[in-house]
Amino acid sequence: MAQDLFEAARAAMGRAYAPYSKFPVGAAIRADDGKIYLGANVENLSFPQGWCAEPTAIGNMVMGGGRKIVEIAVIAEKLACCPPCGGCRQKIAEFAGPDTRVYLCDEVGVQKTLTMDELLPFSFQTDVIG
Ligand SMILES: O=c1ccn([C@H]2C[C@H](O)[C@@H](CO)O2)c(=O)[nH]1
Ligand SMILES: [Zn+2]
Repeated sequence: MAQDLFEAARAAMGRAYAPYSKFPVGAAIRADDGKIYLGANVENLSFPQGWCAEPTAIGNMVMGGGRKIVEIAVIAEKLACCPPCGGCRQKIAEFAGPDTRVYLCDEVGVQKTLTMDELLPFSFQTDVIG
């Protein structure tokens, strides 16, 4: 059910630390352990040191014991639909499969649903590392 994930992402957005961009973003991951993990963007006075909502949620997932993203919802206060940035797409892909669902939300609900393969086609993959 995407509705609970949307509501979790909206709540996470409320905890964003975005005093510089004033662009709060929230993310919520449903992981393979059935739990929901939250994230928000965390900015810094030294601007490049801030980070996006998605890696906050990924870090919380990993530390909470989740290892796979089943679905993820992203919401930004000031955008009807906030597609994850390029770096975040790669970070999500690390823990996703091609069919992982990505929900782009506004304050009312899910506005667009994509698969990971649609969000990051022709992604970096190799079997010579690891
Ligand atoms: O995928 C994205 C793109 C941007 N932001 C944040 C970073 C910054 O704090 C603010 C403006 O770029 O939005 C995210 O959280 N996720
Ligand atoms: Zn990002």
